[in-house]
This record gives sequence, C-alpha cells and structure tokens, in this order.
Amino acid sequence: MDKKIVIQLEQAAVYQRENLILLDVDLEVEAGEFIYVIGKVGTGKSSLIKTLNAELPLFQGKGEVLGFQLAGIKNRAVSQLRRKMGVVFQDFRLLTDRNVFQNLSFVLQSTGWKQKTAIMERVIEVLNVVGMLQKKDKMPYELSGGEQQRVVIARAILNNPEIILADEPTGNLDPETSEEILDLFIRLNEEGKTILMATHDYAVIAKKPARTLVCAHGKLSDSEENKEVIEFENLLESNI
Ligand SMILES: Nc1ncnc2c1ncn2[C@@H]1O[C@H](COP(=O)(O)OP(=O)(O)OP(=O)(O)O)[C@@H](O)[C@H]1O
Repeated sequence: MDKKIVIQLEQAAVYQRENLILLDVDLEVEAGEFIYVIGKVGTGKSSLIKTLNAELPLFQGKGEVLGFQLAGIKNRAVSQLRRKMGVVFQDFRLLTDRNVFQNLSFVLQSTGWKQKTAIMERVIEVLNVVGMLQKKDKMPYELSGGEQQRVVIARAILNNPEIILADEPTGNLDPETSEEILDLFIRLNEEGKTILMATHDYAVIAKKPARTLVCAHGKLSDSEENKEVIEFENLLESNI
C-alpha cells in the first residue's frame, strides 16, 4: 500500500508574531506514526504544534496537513482541519461551569452534531475509551489532574480525528498517572491515529521509544528511530 503523508513541511518557518522561532523546517509524517517533539523550555515545541494546528500562521515555506495548505488558510478550512485533528494542550482546559458529559456534548453540538441520541452515544463511547464513564456527571473541579487529562483526551477524539497533537499531556501528572495517559495514547496510536506529542517527560520516552523531533537553536532535527533515552538527553545537551 502507498504510504499516506499526513503532515508535510518544506523549508517552513515557525513564527510567534514577528519573532522567528524555527527556520528551515522539513518534516514528513506518515499516517499512523507516533512522534515526540522534545527540546528545552522555549525552543519552539508548542509553536511548532500550533503551526500545524493553524493557530499560528505559516508565512514562509510550505505546509500541508491532511491535505490542507497551511499558508494563507481560510477560517472555514481551519475549522474543517481542526475537526480532523484532536488537540490535547496543557492550556486547553475543560469548561469549569459544566460537567464532564456537558463538556463533551458541547463540542459535538458546536461541530455540527444535531441528534441528541447520537451525541449521547458518542460521548458515552469516548468516555468508555478513556475509562471515565463513571465520572460523567462530575464537575471538572471534582476530578484529579489525571482524570481531567483523560477527559481532555476524550474530547480530542470525539470527532474521530486522524491526528492527535498533544502538548505536554503528562506535564503536571505523577509518574504513575503519566504512564496511564501514555498507555491511552499508545492505544489510540495502535488504532491507527497519528500522534505528535511534545514532552519533557523522559520516563514516557523510555517506556515507548519512537521517532523524535528535537527543537534546538532555531532548528528542528529529526532523530528517527532513536532508541535510547540517554541519546535523547545527549541530543538536548549537544549543540545541534
Ligand atoms: N504569544 C507569544 N507571543 C510572542 N512570543 C511568544 C508567544 N508564545 C511563545 N513565545 C515565544 O516563542 C518561543 C517558543 O515558545 P514555545 O512555547 O513554542 O516553546 P516550547 O519549546 O513549547 O517551551 P515550553 O517547554 O516552555 O512549553 C519562546 O521564546 C517564547 O517566549
């Protein structure tokens, strides 16, 4: 079977307003890959992810995600693209004024789902996937950090996205909970979803070594198939 490329960047530049963050980014991601993005604080991991999500505009170079051209992308296309991409961002919190079920049904309603029964079934389905069905009537403040993150992941997969972008999804969690969240991503990946995850969490990388993109010194390097955690640490320390 032909390989399907879901993300392609060619000589792309990542900007935060007028500040250049990453230059000459070349990246090709195949459907079904699991990829980490690592790098020290402020090196551009989040900015890269936000560029792929069309949250930051692509001014320079070529970028294509799931068939959508990022340069000059129109609002309508951004909405269509985001429906095919699930996001699990650290600063992408649950709505605090509604319970778990309502947080999820709200997303379906605002992405065009009309039928009450279909909405209910889909919410129950994704809550089951993340093991949170029992907590569907809880308010976000009644949940632990790990539980909230599970709900955020459930929200990200509501519209059955092809790609999941995750920015430090285990950032504020204890090691055991981090591992459970990683297991969820591994399962979603095994079901065919492409995962791109920015992380500082070497325990996560050690548990599931995978292709890793390194942000450093304004460039993105691709250490395909790195298997050793130690190597990742070396990569971060060296002047690449
Ligand atoms: N909204 C913004 N406006 C201007 N500059 C920004 C903005 N957000 C981030 N930056 C700058 O862009 C650079 C890259 O930030 P980014 O958040 O992508 O890094 P990161 O590698 O994800 O860091 P962290 O590990 O802290 O999340 C930093 O120098 C940061 O100060």
